[in-house]
Parts: sequence; structure tokens; C-alpha cells
Amino acid sequence: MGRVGVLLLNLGGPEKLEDVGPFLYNLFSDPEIIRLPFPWLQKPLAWFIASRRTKKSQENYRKIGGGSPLRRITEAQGAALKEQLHALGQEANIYIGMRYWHPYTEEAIARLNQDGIEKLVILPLYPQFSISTSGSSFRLLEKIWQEDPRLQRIEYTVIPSWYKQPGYLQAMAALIAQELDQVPNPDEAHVFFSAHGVPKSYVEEAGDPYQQEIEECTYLIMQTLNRPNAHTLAYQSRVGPVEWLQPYTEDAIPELAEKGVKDLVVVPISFVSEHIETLEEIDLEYREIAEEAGIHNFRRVPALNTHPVFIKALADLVVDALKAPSIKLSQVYQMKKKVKIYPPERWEWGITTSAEVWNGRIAMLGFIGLMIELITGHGLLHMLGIL
Ligand SMILES: C=CC1=C(C)c2cc3[nH]c(cc4nc(cc5[nH]c(cc1n2)c(C)c5CCC(=O)O)C(CCC(=O)O)=C4C)c(C)c3C=C
Ligand SMILES: [Fe+2]
Repeated sequence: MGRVGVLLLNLGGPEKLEDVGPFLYNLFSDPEIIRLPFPWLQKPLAWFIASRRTKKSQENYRKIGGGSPLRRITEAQGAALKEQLHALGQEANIYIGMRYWHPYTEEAIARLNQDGIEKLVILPLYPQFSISTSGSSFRLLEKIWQEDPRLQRIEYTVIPSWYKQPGYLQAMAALIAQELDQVPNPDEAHVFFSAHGVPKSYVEEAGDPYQQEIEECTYLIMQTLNRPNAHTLAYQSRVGPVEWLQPYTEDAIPELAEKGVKDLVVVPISFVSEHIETLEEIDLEYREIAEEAGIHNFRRVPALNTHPVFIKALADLVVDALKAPSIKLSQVYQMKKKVKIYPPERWEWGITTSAEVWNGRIAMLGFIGLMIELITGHGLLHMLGIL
């Protein structure tokens, strides 16, 4: 086997408070995060939403020490993975490719090109697949691959998602058991899975398998845990006015308190590192909601970070992927999405699907323009510098 590389894909996070604005701009510029009918509207709208959100988001990052720990943790995971692979007899260079902050995916690709990597495993650090996370990174990689002829010589394979991996399930179960054992009556505590949400339309219209993978994953973790505790799944971190997957975490916690739950063990499920949504949203915001609602013991299960059982699970995934038939980037969407044929771009007269799509797009553009005017007091053309 030639020189082996592992590309770890992750979201990235602002390292300093000054990074928050540009990080949010990068995030909202991604069509997999905000889906707009007109690509030319993406950047002005990203700029607009990022500018409005920066201050509040900075306040949250300030509360967790002034920046995201994601780069530091991902680098530690990469180093631990390299060591574990070495212990299994597999030498490999590890590369970290973040989607919205440093080290960007493009930087990782430049480095693995320089190092002459011949065989590559692409491993997203998201256990479950979503169009908005792994899907977005895969789309970016497809584009990079098409534009860089040097990449054609690399024999690569993708791991689309890995929420069923036994070592991962065992590591999650061990962390939950450890937290349950800290409450006075461990069997009475309620296990509360809080997954990062996505807009409902991702699942219902775009065919994102995320909800199904999250549901199956919670079921498998409970099976692995093998304890009598009741459990609930809810979705956190909603952004914007549209409906996201329900129930929302902030509603589900008081509902459980009303039903008499006193001990709550919260399990962040869609991400493997500590980040703003565990350290701020769960540890501060949801804890306050829970305590006000009458929960006596609110405990949060730590993220996997560099848990040795988890790192061994990642190493096993890499070793297995190197042996298995390769999966190409172009295959992932076919495997993962219940593809709904998007209505044709070509205009057709009459009451056709195409006409409905274009009517919808025009109405949406008008609505966005109206909202911008209502909020800023300026029209869209004014904001774009046209007037
Ligand atoms: C599996 C995990 C994640 C999904 C699914 C996801 C979807 C998603 N996120 C946003 C908007 C934001 N996400 C933000 C931060 C953020 N998101 C994830 C993970 C998932 N996002 C992580 C790990 C982080 C934090 C990184 C860190 O700095 O620690 C943010 C910025 C923070 C804030 O201002 O609240 C936004 C905004 C959308 C719209 C979306 C699905 C469409
Ligand atoms: Fe997010």
C-alpha cells in the first residue's frame, strides 16, 4: 500500500471573538445551510444574517472562554487516531479539513497533495449524515476534485456515516452510564438525547436521512446501554423562523419536568467534540430552563473528544475502509438521499410544476426583500448598493 492519509472533516469554529463575524459569513454563504432559489442572493444574504447575528453569537462564545475549542479538540483526536492506527500496524498521516474555519478543507488538500498521499480515507467527524454537515463537505470535496488534476491519482474512499459502529456505541453508552451513576437513583433518571436540529424541509422535501439516522442511533445506544431508563429524543439549536425537527429541546425539558421527572441526564448526540452548543446552550441555557421547571439533578454527558474507546472506533473504521471496496464522493448522495427529482429549471407555460416553482421563487424573493426592508428600513437594491 502507498502513502496513506486520513482526511478528518469537521465544521470548524471561531478561535477568537473577532473571528465570529467572518465564520458566520462563511457558514451562511453555504447553500447547504441556507437554501435559496437564486445563487446570486446567497452572499448578500449571508452578509446580512451574519452581521445581525454576530453580537449575540460573540456573547455566547465569550461565555465559553472567547472562542470555539473545536480546532484544539479535533487536532487532539487526529493525534490520538494516528497513534492508535500505528498500534494497529497502519501508518497514516492525518489531515484536518474544516468547512467554515481554519484549517480549511482546501488547506488540508494542499498539504496531502504536497505529501504525495496515494491512498486516502475521507472520514467526517459527524456520526450521522446530514446534507448540512457531511453532505456539505462532500459537495465541496467533489468540486475540489474536479478542479485539481493531481487528486485524480489518489485512490480514495469515503465513509458516509458511521453511527452504527459498535465501538462508537460502546463509548457513548459508557459515558452515559458514568453520568447515570452520579444521580441518587440511577434507574429513575431520564436519558435525554439532544440532537442538533435541521429545518424540517431538509428531511421532508430534500430527503435528508439525518432524522432517521439520529433515531436509529439513539435506539442502538439505548440497546448498548442495556439499562431500564426511560429516554426521550429532542432537537436543539434552531436558527431562523422556519420549522425545524421537533420536539425542540427547550420545550421537551419542561414537559418532562411537568410529568414528574426529577433527574435528567442530557446526551448531546450529533457531534463528537465539546463545542458552543454543549458548553453554552446545554450547560447554561437548558440547565436554567430545567432548574426553573423543577428538575433537581441536571447532568450533561461529556462529548467523546479523545475517549480511548471512541478513538479505537475511528481507527477501526479507517482500517475497515482501507480493506473494503471504495466509495466515491459521487456515490454518497445516491446512497444517502431519497432523491426527489427537483422540478425542471426550464420554463414551461401553463399550470405546470415548473411554473409553480418559478412562482414560488419570485414570491420568496419578494418576501426576503420585504423582510430586509422592514428590518433595516432600506430596500434590497439600496443594501446591494444599486440605489
Ligand atoms: C451535526 C451537527 C450539526 C448540524 C446538523 C448543523 C446544522 C446547522 N447549523 C446551523 C447554524 C449554525 N451552526 C452553528 C454552529 C455549529 N453547528 C454545529 C453542528 C451542526 N450544525 C457545530 C458543532 C457548531 C459549533 C462550532 C463551534 O464553534 O463550537 C452556528 C454558529 C453558532 C451560533 O451562532 O449559534 C450557526 C449559526 C444551521 C442553519 C444548520 C442546518 C441547516
Ligand atoms: Fe450548526
